[in-house]
Amino acid sequence: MFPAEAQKRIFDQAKSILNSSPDASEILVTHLKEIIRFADWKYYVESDPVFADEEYDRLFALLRSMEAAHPEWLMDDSPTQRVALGLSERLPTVAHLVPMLSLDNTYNADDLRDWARRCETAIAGESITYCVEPKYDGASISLIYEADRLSRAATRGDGVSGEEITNNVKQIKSIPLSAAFATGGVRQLEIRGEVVIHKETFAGLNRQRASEGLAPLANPRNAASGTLRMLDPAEVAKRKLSAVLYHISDYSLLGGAGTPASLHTHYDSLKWLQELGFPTPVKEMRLFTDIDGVIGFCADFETKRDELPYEIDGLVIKVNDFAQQERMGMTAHHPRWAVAYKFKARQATSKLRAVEFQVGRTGSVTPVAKIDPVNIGGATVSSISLFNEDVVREKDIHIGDTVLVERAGDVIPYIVKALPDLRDGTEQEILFPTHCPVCGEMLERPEDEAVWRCINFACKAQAVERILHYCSKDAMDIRGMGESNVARFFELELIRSVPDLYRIDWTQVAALEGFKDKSVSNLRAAVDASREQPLNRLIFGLGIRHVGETTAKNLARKVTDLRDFYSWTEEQFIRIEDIGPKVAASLAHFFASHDNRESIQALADAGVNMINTQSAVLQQEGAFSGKTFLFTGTLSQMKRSDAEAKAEALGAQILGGVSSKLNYLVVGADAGSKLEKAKKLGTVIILTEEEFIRMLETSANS
Ligand SMILES: NC(=O)c1ccc[n+]([C@@H]2O[C@H](COP(=O)([O-])OP(=O)(O)OC[C@H]3O[C@@H](n4cnc5c(N)ncnc54)[C@H](O)[C@@H]3O)[C@@H](O)[C@H]2O)c1
Ligand SMILES: [Zn+2]
Repeated sequence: MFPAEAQKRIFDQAKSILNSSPDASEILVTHLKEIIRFADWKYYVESDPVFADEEYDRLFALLRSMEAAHPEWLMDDSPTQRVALGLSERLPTVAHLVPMLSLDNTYNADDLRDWARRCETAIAGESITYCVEPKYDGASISLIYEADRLSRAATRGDGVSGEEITNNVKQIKSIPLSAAFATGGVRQLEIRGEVVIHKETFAGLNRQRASEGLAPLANPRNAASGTLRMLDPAEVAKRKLSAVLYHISDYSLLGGAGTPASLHTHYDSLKWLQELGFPTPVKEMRLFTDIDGVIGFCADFETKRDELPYEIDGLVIKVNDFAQQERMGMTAHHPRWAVAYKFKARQATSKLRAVEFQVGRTGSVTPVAKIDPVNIGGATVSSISLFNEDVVREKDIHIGDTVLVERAGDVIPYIVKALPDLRDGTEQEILFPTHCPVCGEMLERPEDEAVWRCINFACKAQAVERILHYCSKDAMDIRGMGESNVARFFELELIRSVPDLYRIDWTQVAALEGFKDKSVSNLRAAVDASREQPLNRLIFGLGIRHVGETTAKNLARKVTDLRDFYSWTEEQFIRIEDIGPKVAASLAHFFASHDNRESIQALADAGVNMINTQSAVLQQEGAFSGKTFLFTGTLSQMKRSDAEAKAEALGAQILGGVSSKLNYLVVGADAGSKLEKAKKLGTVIILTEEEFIRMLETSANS
């Protein structure tokens, strides 16, 4: 219907209108009508929107305001004069009993007050009760029940006629195929509602599509409307649709029956439907007699939006009384007795300008999309992670593409899809670097992984990220060691590695611009305090691949001293709860590395706690059972023989010399060759006297 060149031209025109404030003119009206027809076609017929809703709404509002100011430009073929362009040729068309309209939109408290004022004027003298319910973000349907049976289901279509989808709707388990309307005196009725796909189902659907190499669906709404219009009901059944019914639009009574009490107000009519077995919004609905109550409820509900299992894009406020609704009537586009309060937009389109590659703590190289800044839901988005090469390939994203960006609640923004129809041929493939963009090392991609990695441990990008991770709140919690300070200290070579944190030359820091005495002493105190952090935080802070906070806690419980892990095998690690082969391999690899052992020893030398102070191990009767000790040098707080006795009392065996059998070497002042030999061996845990005393104390306390 719209050839590729036309699509691109119309889209660019729309963007330029959105980015300027054009003067009213008849030619602009013509352009807007074409843009909206095109958008409607992509949205309703193709289920593949090219604009963000907020953009569409702005274009639509602009057209409406121009037609209002210049009635001579208003033609009856204008999209403002009907609901939508929603009919495909594949399905039979049926006429609705009552037109199925859209809703007028409001975006803030003022809009809502204006609408309430119009309601009050329309039914002057009477008080109004407002009913508020969720605005389900799905596809609208009309259901007709005759003699208690579902006889016909249709899409909204163009509002006057819809597509007949009875067999598809019968696949939706929550819609009753029959209901006892006759007991209420009703012979025939038409119910309106929304078909939705729950968020989890939707996510599953897109995972499935990705595995089949298909493009992801943009959102649950388009997925729902596309599914309803599939030609094979068996396929529909697989998509697990849900429904909510929110309006009785028409009914006729059995001979002799009077209008039942439940059909005087919107709220009561839905309660009746609920009792008859229909899914309705009754549980979420609230009644208000003043618009301020409505406004407060709307603001509150928006914050809870993400707690629902399905998507809503706002709330709908309806005049509760059916007689009042009747008196207010409707326009060609929407009823006057209802209005939508739309939540802040979560999607926007933008242009992908470039892709940068960022190197993380573990050397993983992440593509990051740089887009023209767009405002989504109150925040400006200009940088978006593309995760990895596979995601880029799956979504077929190119530099220069127009992309649909989503930012929902606390979720980090992501690119839903590219819009390939809008390409003009200048787009370029995203090329993945073969070498680390920071240190130049050749990148590697392990077979079973989706990411490329720089395996150069000395890579600057990784070093900075490792230090940041070590200092982070959930690790060693060194306040003040954030991104800017760490990057700055790194540049100045004040810190090049994690152990350097404990060797910072503070006089040099104090001389730096922007550092006051107070900030230096705070920072220094934070670094000093981190020495006492419990072992699980240290383990997490080391940034071992695949080791998160929980795994770190499980690990910390298993040893007396961090360095006990030097002798552990993969098999031993696997025996710990929640640790699988992948994590075990990573752990064994980490602790076997000479570089890592050196770093750990440097931390221990700097006085960082290596001891498990909450140990189940230490709580056993002989906390040192099975462990071998050797003391060397001069101890300052106890005699060597006392120290040996204390260790033995806890089950330790004292060895005569340094060998591979030795677990702990406790080092006093002026230690000599034993210390050298132990260091060379690399398997011996070297303890200071203080550390040894701490070990004794924790085992005595338990
Ligand atoms: N992105 C695009 O290119 C594009 C194109 C066309 C339309 N749109 C979007 O669609 C909107 C217009 O579509 P629309 O006509 O479906 O209007 P709408 O989505 O703004 O609101 C009307 C619809 O809300 C639904 N609804 C959900 N819960 C309801 C409830 N409790 N009570 C009553 N109705 C309820 C009904 O299906 C009703 O038809 C636009 O405002 C725009 O956001 C976007
Ligand atoms: Zn690198």
